Amino acid sequence: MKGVRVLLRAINRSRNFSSRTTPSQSQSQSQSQILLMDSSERYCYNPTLRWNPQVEEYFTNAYGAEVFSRISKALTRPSCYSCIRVNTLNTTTEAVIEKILEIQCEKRLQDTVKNGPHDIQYDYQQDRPPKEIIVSRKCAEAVLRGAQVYVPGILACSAHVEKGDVVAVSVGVEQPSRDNGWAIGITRGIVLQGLKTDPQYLERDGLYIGQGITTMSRAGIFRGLSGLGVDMTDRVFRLTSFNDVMKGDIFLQNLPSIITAHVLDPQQGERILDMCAAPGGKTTAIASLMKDKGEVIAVDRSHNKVLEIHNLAAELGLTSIKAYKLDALKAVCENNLMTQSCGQSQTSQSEATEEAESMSCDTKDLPILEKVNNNITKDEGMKVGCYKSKAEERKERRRMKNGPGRNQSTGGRVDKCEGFLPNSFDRVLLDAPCSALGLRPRLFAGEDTVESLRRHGKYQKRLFDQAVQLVRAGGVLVYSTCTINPGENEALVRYALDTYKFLSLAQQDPRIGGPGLVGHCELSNGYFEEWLRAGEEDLVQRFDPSGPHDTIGFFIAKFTVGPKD
Ligand SMILES: C[S@@+](CC[C@H](N)C(=O)[O-])C[C@H]1O[C@@H](n2cnc3c(N)ncnc32)[C@H](O)[C@@H]1O
Repeated sequence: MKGVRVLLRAINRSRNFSSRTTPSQSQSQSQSQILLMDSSERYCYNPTLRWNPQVEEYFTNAYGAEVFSRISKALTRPSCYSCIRVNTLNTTTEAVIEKILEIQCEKRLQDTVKNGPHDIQYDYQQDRPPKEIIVSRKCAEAVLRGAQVYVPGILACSAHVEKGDVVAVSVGVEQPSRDNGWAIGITRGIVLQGLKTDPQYLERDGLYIGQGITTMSRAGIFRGLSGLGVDMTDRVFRLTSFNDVMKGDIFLQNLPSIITAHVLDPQQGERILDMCAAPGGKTTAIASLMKDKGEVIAVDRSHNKVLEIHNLAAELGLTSIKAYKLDALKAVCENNLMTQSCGQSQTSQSEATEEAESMSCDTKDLPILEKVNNNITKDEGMKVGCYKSKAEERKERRRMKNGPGRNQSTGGRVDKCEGFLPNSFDRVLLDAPCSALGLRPRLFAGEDTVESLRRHGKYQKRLFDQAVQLVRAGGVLVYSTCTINPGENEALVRYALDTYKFLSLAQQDPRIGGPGLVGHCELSNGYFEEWLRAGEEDLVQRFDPSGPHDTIGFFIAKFTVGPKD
């Protein structure tokens, strides 16, 4: 009986291949059927997400083996739908729905609900596999989200590939190596030999992500450094592309991110801080909910990312957003006798290059030329106390005389900010940098170790310590991450409630996610981490990637701030 089912499955799957066998080839057919069965298994998208063993143990402990295995599987796939936030300041939801239906009709996209994984008609002929390319993991993750294959992402390719060839596209994912680490085992440019002779052939099991047409020959691919390499014609996940569609009217955003802005519940006229804001998805959602009336201050430590916030706010026509470059670890500007205040200066694109990726951009040593009375009202916030260093004044004069420098557009400047006075915001959002272990699709997770996960937790606590000082009593603080790691979620909430007695968890609206994790984790090496206590679990939202809403993994906690004394 079992054998019959296997055969049926093999026959059904074999329909997905353009096999040229005929009934008269009965002897060879039965052999190729067996071969097809093996091959079809291989071509079906079914990756296994690999984790660092200790991280796997920690998560299995937290979720139970079955749930964790479901989460792991879900992480390897993109969500089955695209979520769109409508810019209701520009248009209406009805108008957007009408336009989307039109686009679907034009593109004949009937299949938007079940978007994969689809079986693909790879150009397979009997025992001869199709011409192939292998792409890098990052490239594959982008392709699964709808991107094309660009030359730098191509790792390997069959021999004799010419421009215009149909190729099966698979991904090179790290495999366990002999030294207990991970290795891809593919050197860029190697020739794929195909079945049997290719040492990596079996490793591609379940890792085919679609089919496309090469835009250049094999030689061109490995000589070049940029450009489109393969134009994808069929993919295991067929997501509707909204590239340049209804620009300014819609914004593609994950459902939990949209919910985070609603949970913050910003009111018109309020002063809101988004502490780790780039590229500005939640900042702009907040400003829209406030009907663009009030003050939304968005900060990020990276110059280039602050520019992204500017661009997004401009695209959506939002004027209540002010974006600044600031290391949020130094977001609180102490209120001590005229020496400190909240001020602005500017950074240019060239300065930013070296600063962009540093963990900490120190602003405390900027020379203060103009000291101001620190008797600042909340509303005045950062408007007073602007000062510039002599060097900055010199640069400014030069710029006015010469215009923007080489490679420097007029839009390349961002304001720096030196922090904010305590209690100067009605609401603060800390959408913390995190391990991002909720983002999908993900094809490898082995690079995160328990130590690196703990480092994220420590960093988040330091950011939280700043955030909590900036919200006024009676205000609201929302903390969110896009990770499934309880050490960055429930453990942070525990820390917050135990450290700051004036904080309480608040009900969230809307509520779509599930409850948080109650209990603690104790590892054999003595590591101990406490999560939520009974009664707290329904006051946070935890989005499970394998849950019914098919979202990314995400976490939201909302705190109300009581009297601080
Ligand atoms: C999760 S992303 C924020 C996403 C954003 N909230 C959105 O919805 O579009 C985290 C951001 O934190 C920023 N970041 C990391 N450390 C920071 C720090 N010390 N100060 C300010 N921003 C920081 C990173 O540059 C990154 O843009």
